[in-house]
Amino acid sequence: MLNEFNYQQILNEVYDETIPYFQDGKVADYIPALAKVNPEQFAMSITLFNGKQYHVGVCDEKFSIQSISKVYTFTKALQLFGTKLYKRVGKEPSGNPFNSLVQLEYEKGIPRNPFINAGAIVVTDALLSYFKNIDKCFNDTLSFIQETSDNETIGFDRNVWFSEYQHGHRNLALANLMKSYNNIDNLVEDVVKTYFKHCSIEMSTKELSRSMLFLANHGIDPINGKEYVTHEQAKRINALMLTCGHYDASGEFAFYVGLPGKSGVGGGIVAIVPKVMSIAVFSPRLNSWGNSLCGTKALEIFAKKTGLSIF
Ligand SMILES: NC(=O)CC[C@H](N)C(=O)O
Repeated sequence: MLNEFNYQQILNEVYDETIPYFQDGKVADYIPALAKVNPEQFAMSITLFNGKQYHVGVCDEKFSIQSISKVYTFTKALQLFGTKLYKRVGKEPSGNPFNSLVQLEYEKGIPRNPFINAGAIVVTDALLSYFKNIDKCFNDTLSFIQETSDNETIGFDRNVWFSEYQHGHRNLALANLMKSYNNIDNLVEDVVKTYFKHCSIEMSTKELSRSMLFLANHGIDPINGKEYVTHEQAKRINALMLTCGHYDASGEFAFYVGLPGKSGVGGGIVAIVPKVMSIAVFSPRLNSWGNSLCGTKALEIFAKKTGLSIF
C-alpha cells in the first residue's frame, strides 16, 4: 500500500498525463446552459478516511453534478423505502444510453436501474410521494448532500434547472411512458421538475469527494461517524455504481478503472475505493457515452499508478 505522502505526487503526474486529452470530446449542449461552461477545465480530488484531502487542478470550481445526483436520491430512497423500491426499479445494467426510451416499453415501464434517467425519475417520484411537495423533497436531498459534504453552502444553479426543463422533452417522454404503466404516482411535470432540480445541484471535486466517503466505508462516514445507510445498502449502491454508473460504458469503466463510479453530463465523476478513499474528477468535455473524457482517462491513470481497484 502506498504511503499518504505519495498521493500529491501521483495526482500531479495524473494531471500531466491527462493534458494530451484536454482537447478531445465535446461539452454537453442538449442542456443549453451547460454548453456555456468553459471546456478547458480539469480537477481531481481525493479524500481519505482521516479527512486528509489531496487535489490537482480547479478543485474549488463548482460544476453541475447532473446524474451524480442519482446516487444521492437513490441513497435517500433506500433509507426511506428499503427493498420495496425494487418493485419499481430494477438492478441490471441497461446496455443503453442514459436517456433511452426503447427498453422501457418492452419492460412495461420498469426502468433497468436507478442510475439511468428513467430509474432516477421513478426514485424521484417515490421521494416526492413521501415529501408531498417539490421544495421539501428537493431540500431533503440537498440537506443530505450538505451534511455529507460538511458544507452548508452547497446549492443549485437556477439557470441550469430552467434550461433543462425548457429542453427536457425526452425526460418528459420517459416519465409519461412510465406513467402510462402506472409507475409514476405524481404529476409528470412535478416529478421531472424535481429530478432536474436535483441534477442542477453544484459542487466542486473537493466537496464531492468528501461527501461520498460514507460509500467507501460500508455506509458510515468515517469522519463524522454517522451511519447513512446499512452495510448491505452500501454494498448495493456500490454494486450498482460499478455495473450501471456509466450507462452503456459501465463495462468499459470497470475494465479500465475497476472502481464503482458514477458520472454526470456536467463533466463530473465520482469513484469509490472501498476502505480507502473517495475520488472526484471534473472535466466538461464528454466522450460518446456522455461521460467525462479526461475524467475517465485520469481515473484510469490513477488506478494504474496506485494499483487501487476492486479487482
Ligand atoms: N447523464 C446525465 O448526467 C443526464 C442528466 C441530465 N439532467 C438529463 O436528464 O439528461
